[in-house]
Amino acid sequence: MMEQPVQTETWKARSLEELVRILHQIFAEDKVSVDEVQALMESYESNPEEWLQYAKFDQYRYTRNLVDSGNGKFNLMILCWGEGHGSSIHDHTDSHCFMKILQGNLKETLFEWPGKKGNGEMTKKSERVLRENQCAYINDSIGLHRVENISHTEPAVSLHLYSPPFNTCNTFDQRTGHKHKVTMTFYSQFGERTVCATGVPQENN
Ligand SMILES: N[C@@H](CS(=O)O)C(=O)O
Ligand SMILES: [Fe+2]
Repeated sequence: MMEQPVQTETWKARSLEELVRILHQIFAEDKVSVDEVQALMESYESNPEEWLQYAKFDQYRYTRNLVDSGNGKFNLMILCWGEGHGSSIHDHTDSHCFMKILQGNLKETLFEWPGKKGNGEMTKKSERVLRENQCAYINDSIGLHRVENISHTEPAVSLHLYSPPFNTCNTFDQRTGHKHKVTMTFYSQFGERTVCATGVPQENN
């Protein structure tokens, strides 16, 4: 993937299905432009009818629901955030991460990587609120983040694309900077609830 645009085609995805189709086309090329993927994801106007089948909530924590495995090049998933649900501070395992809001608002707080020893409070870089249809981007060179649905009354739904796909990441303790490797799981795949053998998901403790 390239951080600079190769050729900036301006796509417009008129449905979730079309978005997936164009993503497959883009990722079939050797070089993929971050800007192009971000603009494409932003161009999709969220229509709940198209993604409701993937939006499975849990009472206690945010859920990760696989929508498409991108021919091995990317994972596209829908994350469902109940009121007050949030992730721990984490990295993205050297992958590119696109995050588009489908419903509600999510607060993203960016942190600096802790020093080697990880001793002491982590440094907050910035925070912002992402709103419906916005698409954010992060990778490990930008930093670490925590994502939260701070609303007490509205659930939130987001669409995430990770390339290349990964299933472990590091979470970080905000007070000490200590890191902890966790395995990430899917609550559902292609609309079907996953039978989870490993017990409690670790991604958002
Ligand atoms: N990267 C997180 C979601 S988020 O907080 O950006 C995950 O894939 O579970
Ligand atoms: Fe993340």
